[in-house]
Amino acid sequence: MTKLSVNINKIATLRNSRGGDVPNVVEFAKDIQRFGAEGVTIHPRPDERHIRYQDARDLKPEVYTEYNIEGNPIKSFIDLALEVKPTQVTLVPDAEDAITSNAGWDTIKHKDFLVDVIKEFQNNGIRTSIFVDPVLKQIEGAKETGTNRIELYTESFAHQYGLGNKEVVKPYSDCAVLANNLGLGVNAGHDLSLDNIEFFKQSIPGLLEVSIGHALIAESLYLGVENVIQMYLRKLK
Ligand SMILES: CC(=O)[C@@H](O)[C@H](O)COP(=O)(O)O
Ligand SMILES: NCC(=O)COP(=O)(O)O
Repeated sequence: MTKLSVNINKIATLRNSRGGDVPNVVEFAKDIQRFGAEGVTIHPRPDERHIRYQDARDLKPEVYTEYNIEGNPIKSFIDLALEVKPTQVTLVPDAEDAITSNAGWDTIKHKDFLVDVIKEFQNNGIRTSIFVDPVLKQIEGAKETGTNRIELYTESFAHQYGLGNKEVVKPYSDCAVLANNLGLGVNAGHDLSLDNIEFFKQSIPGLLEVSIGHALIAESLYLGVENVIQMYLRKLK
């Protein structure tokens, strides 16, 4: 069984665009859990352009499913995660100016750093996952860091699958097999969508969790817009 964790960054983006509190991210998190989401993911960035550090605190009492906080483990992020104590922290090596996450960790080069950070989270009862490209030696490196899980970075899968290239899933399934054998849990995320999720899930043994945001929110707009227009029309009669 693969858990669906919904990334609500885009809800905060929409809220921030008007400076008020619509839509309210905490209410949205409560609703998606009521609708069946099995986790809530946020990815606060240092510039707080979508999720703010205060959102992470405000969400804590309302997330009764899995609470996953993603981010680059700079000091302010580590302090926040240790304060909020989510179920899981996913470490992502984001550059400050990146529009979105665009690479996994070099788990070999950054081994010592990752070992220390991971130990600190685990000592505080927080499960860890590290964002990695689908490269076997990076999975072996991940094992050496002591992390509980990896998150496979699925951007290239999503892009190539969209072009009709199903073979692109092979490195992901090979990495999942290796991770399973090494005792690492396997998560995945980035650009997963209604178009590609079924094939991806079927191809990846032991897929524990997917975190999905951008496409899921866009799909929700498309699939909900007809209903909302009809509701406006009824009120305007
Ligand atoms: C880690 C990852 O894959 C990202 O998808 C991320 O969590 C989304 O971040 P943005 O919403 O800032 O693009
Ligand atoms: N970890 C990936 C995530 O949370 C969502 O990524 P995306 O669906 O917004 O690309």
